[in-house]
Amino acid sequence: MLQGETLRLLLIEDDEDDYLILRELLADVPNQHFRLDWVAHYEDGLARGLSREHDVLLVDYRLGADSGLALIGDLNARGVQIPMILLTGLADSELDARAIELGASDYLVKGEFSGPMLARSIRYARDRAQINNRLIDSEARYRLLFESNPEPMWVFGRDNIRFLAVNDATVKLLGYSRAELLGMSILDIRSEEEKKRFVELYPRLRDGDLTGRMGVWSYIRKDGSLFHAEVHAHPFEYMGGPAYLALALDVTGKFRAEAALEQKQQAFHQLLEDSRDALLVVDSRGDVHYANKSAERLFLGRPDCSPVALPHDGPVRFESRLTLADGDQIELEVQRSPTEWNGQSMELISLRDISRRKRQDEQLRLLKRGLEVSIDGVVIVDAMQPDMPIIYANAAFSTLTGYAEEEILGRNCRFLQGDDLQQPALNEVRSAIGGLRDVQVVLRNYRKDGSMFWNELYVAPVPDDNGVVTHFIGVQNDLTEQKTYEQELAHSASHDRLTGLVSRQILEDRLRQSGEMVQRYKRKMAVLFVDLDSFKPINDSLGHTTGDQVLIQVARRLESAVRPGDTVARMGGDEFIVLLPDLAHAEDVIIVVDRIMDQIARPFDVDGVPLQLTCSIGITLSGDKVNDDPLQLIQQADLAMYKAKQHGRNDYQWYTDDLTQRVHERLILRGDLQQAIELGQFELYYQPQVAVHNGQMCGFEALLRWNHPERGMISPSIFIPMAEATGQIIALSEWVFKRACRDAVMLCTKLTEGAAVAINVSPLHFQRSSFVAFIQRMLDDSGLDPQCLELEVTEGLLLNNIEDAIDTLQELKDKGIKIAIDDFGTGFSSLNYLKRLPIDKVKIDKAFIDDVNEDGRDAAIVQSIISLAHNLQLTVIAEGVETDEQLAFLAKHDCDEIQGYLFARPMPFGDLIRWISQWRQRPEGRL
Ligand SMILES: Nc1nc2c(ncn2[C@@H]2O[C@H](COP(=O)(O)O[C@H]3[C@@H](O)[C@H](n4cnc5c(=O)[nH]c(N)nc54)O[C@@H]3COP(=O)(O)O)[C@@H](O)[C@H]2O)c(=O)[nH]1
Repeated sequence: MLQGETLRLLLIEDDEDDYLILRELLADVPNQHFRLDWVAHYEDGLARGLSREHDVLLVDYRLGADSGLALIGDLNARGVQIPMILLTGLADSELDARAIELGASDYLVKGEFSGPMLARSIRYARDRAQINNRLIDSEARYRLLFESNPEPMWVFGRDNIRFLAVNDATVKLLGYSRAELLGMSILDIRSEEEKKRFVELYPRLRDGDLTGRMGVWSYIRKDGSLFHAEVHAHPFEYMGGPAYLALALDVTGKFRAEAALEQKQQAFHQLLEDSRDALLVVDSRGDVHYANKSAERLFLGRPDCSPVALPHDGPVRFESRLTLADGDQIELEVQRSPTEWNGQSMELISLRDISRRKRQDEQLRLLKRGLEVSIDGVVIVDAMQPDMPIIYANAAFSTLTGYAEEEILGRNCRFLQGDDLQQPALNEVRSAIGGLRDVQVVLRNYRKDGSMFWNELYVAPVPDDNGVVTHFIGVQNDLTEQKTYEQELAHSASHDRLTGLVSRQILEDRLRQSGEMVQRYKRKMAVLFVDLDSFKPINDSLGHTTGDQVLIQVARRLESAVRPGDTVARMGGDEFIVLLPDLAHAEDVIIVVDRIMDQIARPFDVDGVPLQLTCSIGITLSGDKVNDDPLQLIQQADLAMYKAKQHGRNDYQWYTDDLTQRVHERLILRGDLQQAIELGQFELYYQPQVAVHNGQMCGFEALLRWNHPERGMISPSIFIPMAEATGQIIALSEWVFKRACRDAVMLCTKLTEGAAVAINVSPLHFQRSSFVAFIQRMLDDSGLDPQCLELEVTEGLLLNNIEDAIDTLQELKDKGIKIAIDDFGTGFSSLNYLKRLPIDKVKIDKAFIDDVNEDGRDAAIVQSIISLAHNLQLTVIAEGVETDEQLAFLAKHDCDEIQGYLFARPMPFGDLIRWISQWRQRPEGRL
């Protein structure tokens, strides 16, 4: 009781005396103040008690009919916690106990207590009530704090670690009911690992050693899920026994966040460590606070070589060059970025070694340049994208195709083939691309302007480091020129260059094929040998260009005269073959022959010059028999053609078997000729030439003779053309010159002055560049005076290459050698050239002499030749003079010299010597 405090007392007593006594007793208590109110009845006591206006209630045991004990019980039951002291008349321990049980604070026996005793009991009751009330208040508050705490709290026995109390938050968190939890141990909500952890901690727990924060623990809910809580535990006494109060703060989210953060940090650290870039954390003074493995490697042996050496300001990204400890220089890409490191602002410097990339860039630059200037078209397609679009095309590709780069990129290469997609080479390309292989093909491609070109294409896959083909590269080449050239080559191999007609080789193939068809289908096949009459004079007189034009026109006319399945070929010169492979009847061939002769007979017009031609045709038929050798058919037709020529030209003749015989003979003869050269079966005959004005021998012509061991003497008109065609003429010609020069040395000096040996010159021999040297050697070897040598050349020989021929003749003439034009008048003698030719003599062909007395035209020609030659200061000789009439005509028209059977036939050298001596004995001046 506080100093000066007045306690308010209510006495519930039905006896007023007792009231007065009590009042007196209290009044006498020193230093203490009481205000005593009094009510006599139960109800009043109850009402005043419920009003709670008093500090202590003094309740008499007997309240009339009512009991003070009942009133105490009633007030207690109604929650009145005012201390109540029971006053009774008699000491009764049972009553005492009963009063305490019903809530009385004390029990006093009237008459046995003094004022101070009463005051002490009142004060004690009041204090105890206050303490109780405070305790009750406190307990209630703590219970409320425990029960309604939003954080999970539980109480567990220190010795048995079983749950003793759990709050709602714990029930909610763990998912177990309160009753379930109160039957469980705190180990039951832990994982095995956490149980072990707890067991390790337990000795300290059991000793009551632990208090405060226990760290973060993991718990398992009833549904098996895990949560993490930061646990605080405090030992205390609960229900009379040692216990711990645990408070669990759910940190699952935080724990996860922290774990994630830690994971992140670890990952980040790993990233830094594993980075191929060198990473450094540097403070503002340049001190390195962190260097990852790459940085350590980079600066190995040079710990001082920190980024101090690198600029700290300026651009955040730049390239730099660094010299390493071993002296090597590397190219670096440096990037600076601000960072926080251990709470300090620093800089993260990343150094990337770009030396390789730089080298690759350089390489790439060179390669790119190489591609740009390549003359081959190059495209690169992306194999990873649908339809493999072109992602690169060089300038050559644009030039090749005519497409600009922007028209190419993004397209599949097939646009180059247009509609021409059925090319076998395309399948090869597709198959190679599918099989990721190289391929080289030649394709028909089309430029932007639609023109076709032959594209030699090389395609190669481009794999990446893992071997995955990411691209294909195509290199293209325009082969058009080459192809055209090849086609031209193939065409020229199989076709005549001049006329475009098929070649002899193709003709032979067709002959063979047709031969088989003829036999199988019982048809007839004809081969025509067409030879132009008098073409040589056209060629010789109007030149080769005109001759070529004529041949081209003839070719077209022949083609127009036959059917599409027939073949026209050129054999060379003015000779053509017509193959009619499918004739129903042998007579049908005549229809074609007539058509051909009509076509050739039509006037030709070559550059405004009208020309008239005819042709001779030899015909051979193949019917039942198959000719193994197609050449045989050609030879048969050839023979028949000669027969047509002999029949006066402009004619056709059928081949007959006797012609075959002649072909056969010619072939044998060719072989014999070779042997004759080797065996020396030749002989040289000489025919004298006589001057008309005095009858003296003025020269002699060397004429070759072949004395065949079986066939006797063979005419040079047979074997000379053959030898000319085979080249055997060179050996023969050389032999003739050698022999004739040797004989002439012996004879010339014995003849009149100016007499010479006339030797026929082979065109083939004359065209040799060594011809002049050869003649010189003959003169040197024989010692023959050049004045005693006369060369007889034909007009054909001269016109082959007139300028060279003139030069050669001039060289010969400069040596003193005489030149005579043989067979003069048979060719288209060009007067223009005649005046330029360094010649001495013209020899009128026998053909004009034969009928010179009968045919006025021949006579006119002979007279004209003599007159022309004389005007050009040339000597004229007539050959083939056989009659006195011919001699008389020639003499009358001033022909200078005569050669012919009239005087002498060609004869061996010995006979000539004898003939000369006889000739000299004739009467003076007589011919
Ligand atoms: N390149 C060479 N050609 C030569 C050589 N030897 C001869 N030939 C040429 O062969 C052709 C034929 O010559 P051949 O049979 O000897 O005939 C010559 C004379 O025999 C013949 N002739 C002369 N007079 C008469 C005659 O009165 N009647 C007649 N029926 N024939 C006669 O004429 C030929 C002369 O020819 P040519 O050279 O034109 O003066 C012939 O073309 C020879 O050229 C040789 O060694 N090399």
